[in-house]
Amino acid sequence: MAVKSVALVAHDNKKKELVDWVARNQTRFAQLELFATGTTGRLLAESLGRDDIHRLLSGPLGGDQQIGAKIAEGAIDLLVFFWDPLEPQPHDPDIKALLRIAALWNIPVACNSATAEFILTSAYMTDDQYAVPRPDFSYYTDRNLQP
Ligand SMILES: O=C(CO)COP(=O)(O)O
Repeated sequence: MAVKSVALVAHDNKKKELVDWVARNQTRFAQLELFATGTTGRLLAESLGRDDIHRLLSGPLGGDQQIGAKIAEGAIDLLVFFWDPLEPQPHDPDIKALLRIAALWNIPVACNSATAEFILTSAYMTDDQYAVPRPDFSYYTDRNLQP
């Protein structure tokens, strides 16, 4: 069975909202492999009592880029990223890069709990046969360039 992998990330003012939402949906999340940036992951682990969350570095310390790299490698099926629309972040370029790489690789992205709810309850989430179509970038990688 192909277990789906979800990356969970939240800015400080949105962490409670994310943790509460995940806790409310614990039964669904029990079937999923979880990745998270450092602090979000710590709070989730404490709240859910789960010791199997793949915790990366804290977002501003490179964690957003690590999640982005996992998306590029095909290791993430869904990104839930509650970013804060009311507060500037010191690592804004990393945030943009993460959202860009998710768009590039056709990964579903939820930036608020309403969208996250729609995606989490989608039949695709429990369909072992379904995987998000991975774009073919051969037109780009094989482009004809003269050295
Ligand atoms: O800053 C973040 C996302 O941009 C989240 O990082 P933390 O989960 O480590 O707070």
